Amino acid sequence: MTMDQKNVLIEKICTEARILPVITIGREEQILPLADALAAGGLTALEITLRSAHGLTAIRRLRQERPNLCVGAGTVLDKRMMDEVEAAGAQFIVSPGCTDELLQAGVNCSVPLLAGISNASDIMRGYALGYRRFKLFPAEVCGGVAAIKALGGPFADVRFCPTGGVNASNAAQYLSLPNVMCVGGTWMIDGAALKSGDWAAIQQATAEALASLAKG
Ligand SMILES: O=C(O)C(=O)C[C@H](O)[C@H](O)COP(=O)(O)O
Repeated sequence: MTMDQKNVLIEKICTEARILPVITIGREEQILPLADALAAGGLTALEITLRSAHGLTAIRRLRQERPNLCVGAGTVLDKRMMDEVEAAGAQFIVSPGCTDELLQAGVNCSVPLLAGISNASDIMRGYALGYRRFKLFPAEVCGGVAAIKALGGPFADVRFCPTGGVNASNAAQYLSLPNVMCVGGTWMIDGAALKSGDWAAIQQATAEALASLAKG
């Protein structure tokens, strides 16, 4: 896949999803019910982080057992992790930041890398390699909506997935920007509901998150 094709594909995944939930699996038995609750709430793509030891297992199992979901990998920090998630079947890869090693590995990878950036210089290093879609992280700390508006000046053909500090009160504002393709975050996955396995609550919070965007 060329970089142009990868830019188109990650754009499609993100615009269809509108919200990219960032998921860290604490126990293997959470994998399927959590994914099912998010999907029932209306989400189409999931970012499974490698923050826990269950990340790779979750990617493998969801690819096999939930083929209708688009399964991505998150917290991919280097080429070794990229190789692992690619082998596990990840359909896209997300990183919190970028290194030259990771950006180059993303060019050679068979699936798109949504590379994390936090400033214009990061964008320029990715841009030179053909990247046009990025995750802004941590979005609220990096200047939030104002930063994305400002970056739209020099980088008119770049679009973003802001993540980090996005929640019910600011998601619609981000999504109203023309250079935002989706927002990422964890706010619809309440920690207590996750711990107690209250999947209905997570489904409802997800549906509400999407409905509030429709209104905004
Ligand atoms: O693990 C990674 O690779 C990350 O980039 C971090 C996540 O994107 C944020 O933890 C989501 O942030 P919140 O929605 O504010 O909880």
